[in-house]
Amino acid sequence: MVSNLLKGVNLYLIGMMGVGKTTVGRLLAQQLGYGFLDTDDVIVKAARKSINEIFADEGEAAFRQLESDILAQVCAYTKLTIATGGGIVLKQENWGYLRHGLIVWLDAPVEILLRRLAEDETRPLLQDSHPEDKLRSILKQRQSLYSQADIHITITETETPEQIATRILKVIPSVLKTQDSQQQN
Ligand SMILES: Nc1ncnc2c1ncn2[C@@H]1O[C@H](COP(=O)(O)OP(=O)(O)OP(=O)(O)O)[C@@H](O)[C@H]1O
Ligand SMILES: O=C(O)C1=C[C@@H](O)[C@@H](O)[C@H](O)C1
Ligand SMILES: [Mg+2]
Repeated sequence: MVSNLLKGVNLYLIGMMGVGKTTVGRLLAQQLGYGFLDTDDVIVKAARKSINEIFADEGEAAFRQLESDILAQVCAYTKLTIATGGGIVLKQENWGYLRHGLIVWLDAPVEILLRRLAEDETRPLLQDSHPEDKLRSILKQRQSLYSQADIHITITETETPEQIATRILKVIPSVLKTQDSQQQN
């Protein structure tokens, strides 16, 4: 069983907004018998404001600080699947926290992200007159950061969240094996 191999190591899901980190993360947690946390949700609950309101009232930098504070606290716990906000990769200090666990990059073409987020007004960075251009420029800026993940999963249009979760669980053993052998060298 994958959960035996993981020995409580946390799973962190990273990737662009709309790719499915929250949706797939919840399923992974269920399948592993792990707890589930979403850094965006934790921030919204703690601040008692929506992400749009935090960005508008306090600015993106304040939001990013809250995100780092949460990540710092979360990595003290084990047996968690953590869906992160799309911009978690931007701060160098966050990588120190993410590296406590196994990092999974959920990747999808911009066309899929756009379709999923078309009606959604909860992502402040996408409240733009050219959301497609905005998504492309954000992805360009972050691609090399996301690619530092331990596992890279590129999803297709028709794949269900359950199928994506199953695919991630299948790859985990091979990644753990590589990490073990690196530690022995
Ligand atoms: N495999 C999938 N197939 C179809 N729709 C999906 C899939 N995964 C997620 N969705 C839908 O896409 C939207 C975005 O998903 P989700 O909120 O999980 O993304 P996210 O990566 O957590 O985004 P954010 O970074 O903004 O928090 C939701 O409406 C969700 O229901
Ligand atoms: O990609 C991003 O920068 C963001 C993604 C969301 O998860 C939220 O964290 C917020 O809307 C910012
Ligand atoms: Mg999310």
